[in-house]
Amino acid sequence: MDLINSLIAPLRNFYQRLAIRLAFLGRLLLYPYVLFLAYLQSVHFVVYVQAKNLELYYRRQAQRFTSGSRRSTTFKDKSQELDQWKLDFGTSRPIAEEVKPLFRASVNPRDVMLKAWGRTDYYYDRYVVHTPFCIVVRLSGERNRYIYSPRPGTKLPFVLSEIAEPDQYHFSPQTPRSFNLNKVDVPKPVEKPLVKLFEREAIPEVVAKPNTPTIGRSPIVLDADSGTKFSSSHTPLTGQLTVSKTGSPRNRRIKLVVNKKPKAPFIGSFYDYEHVKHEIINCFDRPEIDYGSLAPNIVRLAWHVSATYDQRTGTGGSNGCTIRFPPELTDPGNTGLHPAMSALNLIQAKFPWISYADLYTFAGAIAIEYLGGPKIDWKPGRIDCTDQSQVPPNGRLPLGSLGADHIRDVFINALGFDDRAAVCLIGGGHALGRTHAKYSGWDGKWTENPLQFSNQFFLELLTHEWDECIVPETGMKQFCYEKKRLMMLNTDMALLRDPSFAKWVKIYGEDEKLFFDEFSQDFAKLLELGVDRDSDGIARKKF
Ligand code: HEM
Repeated sequence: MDLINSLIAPLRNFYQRLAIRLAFLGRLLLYPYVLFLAYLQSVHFVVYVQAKNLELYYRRQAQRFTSGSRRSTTFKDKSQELDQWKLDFGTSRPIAEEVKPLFRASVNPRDVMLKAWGRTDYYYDRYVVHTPFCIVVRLSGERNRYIYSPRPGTKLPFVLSEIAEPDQYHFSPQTPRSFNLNKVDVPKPVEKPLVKLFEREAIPEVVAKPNTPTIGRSPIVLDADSGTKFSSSHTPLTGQLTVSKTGSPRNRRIKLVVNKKPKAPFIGSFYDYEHVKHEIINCFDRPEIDYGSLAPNIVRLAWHVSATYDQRTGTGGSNGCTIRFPPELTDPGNTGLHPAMSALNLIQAKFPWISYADLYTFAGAIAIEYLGGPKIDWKPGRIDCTDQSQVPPNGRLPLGSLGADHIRDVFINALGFDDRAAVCLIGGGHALGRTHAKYSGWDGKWTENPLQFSNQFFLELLTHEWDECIVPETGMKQFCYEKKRLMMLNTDMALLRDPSFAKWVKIYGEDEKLFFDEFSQDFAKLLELGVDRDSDGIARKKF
């Protein structure tokens, strides 16, 4: 045994010495790993960016789109203060380029490394800068000096005292944010009263050549795609020029202080609305929809958006556009409005500066005109509510199966119209489009040409014998004139049965011009229900 041990011992000693000598190799492998772990656990710089920058960015995007300008927006923020740490992340970079890759999933190891090393994560109200510098901070014993904490009141890395409560700037691009004109940061009044803004004559005509946008001081730019003219957000700069009187003429200083552009609520000019109008008209033609046009459905949407008004409580109406929220949308009276809503929602996504309330009512006014009706004097300025707390109770919309008393209850007691206006509005609306068994349970059209606004509804009502009939699919009762395959609701027939209503049915049947004039005023008034305007024309109802 001793012999064996004495033979093995030198060998064992040799291997032990070798192992001790080579141990540094293992450590060499270990060091980068330990460093990497230290980096991963290192503290982050958290810089709260004024979320207003992001908001401004979205607004500028909208403005850029509508004004046709292709200037890139730059992103300036508090990261300038990183300069004191001699770190250069750049302080003025195009934000879109910056943000896009950060939200993309890493697809390869290189991407992963790039993201892990010195990356910047953007959140809606802040961004977090992960830097190798953190290790240095940590190793130099200054750990926990800059601690990431989203809690308000925690000491932040840099002096960002003007942001008292980071949460107050929370901004979520997922939920469409209404442009809330009653916010304190929106000064009033706007430059011009809206009424003035819409006077076409007031805007100077500038002839611009196709594809060469007018630049410089012109208030008009040309959209290269559509050839439409829009107003640019042109505001002359104001400021102060001071020339110091001291020193030799060579060294004299000239100082130009340019006043910042005054903040003004973003509301489209006449030409911006012309652009929206253009898009609305483009969405009307739909071969898959009844009679190939969405326009009647849009007229009905504009009417339903406004018809929830109740003058006794001052609630409901077009301001706020509560129809977007499920409690109102699922009101049985609102079935079948989704084609109009989805088409208009796409337009709203293109022009985020316009409120849904304005868009839906504007589209209704345009549809009437487009279908051959009178011009409707529509005014912008409605604001959207941001949640469903303002949704009026269901059941305010009229029911087609009831009679004259019900019509008066809705049109006179709630909406504030009179007998004449009720007849005028119902007859004008029901000259267009049709009822659908799959939506309301009634079936058929009121007039022979449902894409032509006219006084035809009154003529049909007056000249035919209307028989009661049943819709086979739904068992619903309606009135039919089989020869022309026309229909009437019970409420429509009530206009003939009630003497006070019937008087106006006859007058409008005989005088189409009078009907057009009065419909134009009544429909404009309908779209204004629930809209309390200030002297500058903007609705400032508190939501
Ligand atoms: C007593 C008042 C009213 C009642 C009971 C009533 C009822 C109805 C009903 C049941 C439909 C069919 C919905 C469907 O199945 O798709 C309809 C369609 C329509 N209504 Fe009325 N309505 C009234 C007043 C008005 C007013 C004042 C207007 C506009 C000024 C209007 C415009 C329209 C239009 C344009 C359609 C056709 C929609 C389409 O083709 O998709 N209605 N209405």
